[in-house]
Amino acid sequence: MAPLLEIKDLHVEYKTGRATAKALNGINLTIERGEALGLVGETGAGKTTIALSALKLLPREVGNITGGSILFDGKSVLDMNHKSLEEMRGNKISMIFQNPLSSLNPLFTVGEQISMVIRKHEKLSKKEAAKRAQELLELVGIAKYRLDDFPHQFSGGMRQRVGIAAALACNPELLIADEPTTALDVTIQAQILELMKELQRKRSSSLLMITHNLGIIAELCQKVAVIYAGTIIEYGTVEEVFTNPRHWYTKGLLGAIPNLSGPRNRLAFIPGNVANACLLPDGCKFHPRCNSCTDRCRKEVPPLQEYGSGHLVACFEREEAN
Ligand SMILES: Nc1ncnc2c1ncn2[C@@H]1O[C@H](COP(=O)(O)OP(=O)(O)OP(=O)(O)O)[C@@H](O)[C@H]1O
Repeated sequence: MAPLLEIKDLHVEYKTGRATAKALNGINLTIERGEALGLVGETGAGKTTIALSALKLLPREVGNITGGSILFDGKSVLDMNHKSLEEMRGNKISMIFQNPLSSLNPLFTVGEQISMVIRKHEKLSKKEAAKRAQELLELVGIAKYRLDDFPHQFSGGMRQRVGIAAALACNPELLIADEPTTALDVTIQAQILELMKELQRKRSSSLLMITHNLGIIAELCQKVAVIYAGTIIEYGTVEEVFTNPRHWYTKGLLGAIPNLSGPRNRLAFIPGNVANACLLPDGCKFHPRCNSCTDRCRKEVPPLQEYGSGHLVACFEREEAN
């Protein structure tokens, strides 16, 4: 059976004024049915651009797919007409955003909003949809009497729960969560993550979890893809990549997590600045920040290659070590 989402050699550019940001530079990514994939990388690495491309929702005129393909359930997203795209968005793929206020309409009660999503994709009466909305709110831990409240009457964590209920309204096959807990307090973050974990267990839908936070990926995902300057530089099972990172960037990300047990050593950090998508270097995009960079790294782009048990790494040093 074809993977649920298959992205091949995807290139995306944003054109603003005279500058062109090369946001994605040959992304290859696969999500299998029922699989949770974490996508991690620094700010500006291209995580949101991957999600928007999969939904064909890049900002018009500014964002352009300049190469590659995206297959959802074996069908080319880039060739879909308006009707098929509408059917895919919401019915098959749902997205949870960082700030739920931006996706909730302040003029409608949360019950009305969730019912509207349900009725857009399923032929149900208003009463039946309201009942389903009530069930969904209960599923995410919100009492049914709050169905008639407006978004501003909820706290940040509760709004994110409403956002999750709306995203689940049509039983999506793929849920994309873009930094869903970044705007929340840590205690609320933990509750939302626990909720997402439970939902994944119960519903067995696929998940693309976009985050800066490696802890979230360790909690929720089976696979992880590390992205740097619009390229996947390491990919594999969470267990393998986290215990045996092979790319210097992944090692840097993992080394930057404070360890509360043992002696308090200085945190490792990745030298230099995040790559500028308008001024990307030749060769390996990470080479200006890499302590092991060679002449070859400055000239050639290392391909993503497998080093056993589905662990992929894009680094010449790995290639030479094997
Ligand atoms: N609408 C836009 N116009 C111009 N450039 C953009 C636009 N959206 C994104 N970019 C650029 O594309 C690159 C990738 O951005 P993207 O938002 O996908 O990164 P990200 O990894 O999701 O970052 P963050 O973690 O900060 O959300 C960045 O260099 C960003 O500045």
